[in-house]
Amino acid sequence: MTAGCAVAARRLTKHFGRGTGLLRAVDEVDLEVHAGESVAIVGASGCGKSTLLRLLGGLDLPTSGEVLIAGERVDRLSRRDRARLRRRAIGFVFQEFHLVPELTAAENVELPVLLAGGSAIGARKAAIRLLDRMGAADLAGRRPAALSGGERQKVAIARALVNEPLVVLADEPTGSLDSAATTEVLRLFGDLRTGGQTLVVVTHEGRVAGTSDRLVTMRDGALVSEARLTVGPAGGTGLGALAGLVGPAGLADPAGLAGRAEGDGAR
Ligand SMILES: Nc1ncnc2c1ncn2[C@@H]1O[C@H](COP(=O)(O)OP(=O)(O)OP(=O)(O)O)[C@@H](O)[C@H]1O
Repeated sequence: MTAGCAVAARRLTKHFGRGTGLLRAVDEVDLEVHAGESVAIVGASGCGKSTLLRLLGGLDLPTSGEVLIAGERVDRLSRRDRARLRRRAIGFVFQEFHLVPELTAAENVELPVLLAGGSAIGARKAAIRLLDRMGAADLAGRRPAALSGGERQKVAIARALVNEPLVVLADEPTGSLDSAATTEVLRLFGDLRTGGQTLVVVTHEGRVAGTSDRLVTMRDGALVSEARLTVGPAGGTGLGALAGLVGPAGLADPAGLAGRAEGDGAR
């Protein structure tokens, strides 16, 4: 693992099923993400993006291969130590949000702070500040059942960011958001990187992919191409205008997109 690397995967593999039903959901993936870097993972539905993200976050164990977070071998940790590492270093935005239904939006966001040993007052302040930044302060007292999909997603993102984790792993974080909320989330993600935090985001949205530092494309469990995106003057890449390029089937034209960036070529 290279110095300054926040997340690394080495020959990372996850199989489901066996025999003739064997599925190589993640197949010998090598990936290094540096501290302060953002990487977008794109690809067709079912190509293994969420499975890869779950492996990187220690939520699932690989069939073989290695995962390192801040130099620590996640795949070798006990379940309890993986949970501890996740609490300390990782913020996860799930596609299905996974909010605690009995808790209000603010309480959901406070949870990681409290689990990490923070004070109730500090947790409340941090939660309200983040919800406020996302234009969602008015949701604070509502339970998930009383929130729309987009509102739940905002709460889930705030919960992932509240502890200022070393690494944020986000699975389709803007899938339920309107354009204004997406802009705010992209701004928050931009702030993360300025603060040296690392972001790995699975997305179908060209606008989200286009504001990352690096774009990797998956196909059938493997990383098949990679492009480093040039950072523009406003901190974006200028590729935001390509929103829509990444459709449900993955990148419509990875070569074209790489052509607008500094393509590293296929591996
Ligand atoms: N727990 C599981 N048991 C069996 N198969 C699984 C499991 N989780 C995922 N898979 C399969 O692994 C493959 C990759 O799934 P994954 O959810 O990682 O894809 P994805 O690229 O994230 O898809 P999408 O873009 O639709 O979210 C799929 O064929 C899926 O059906």
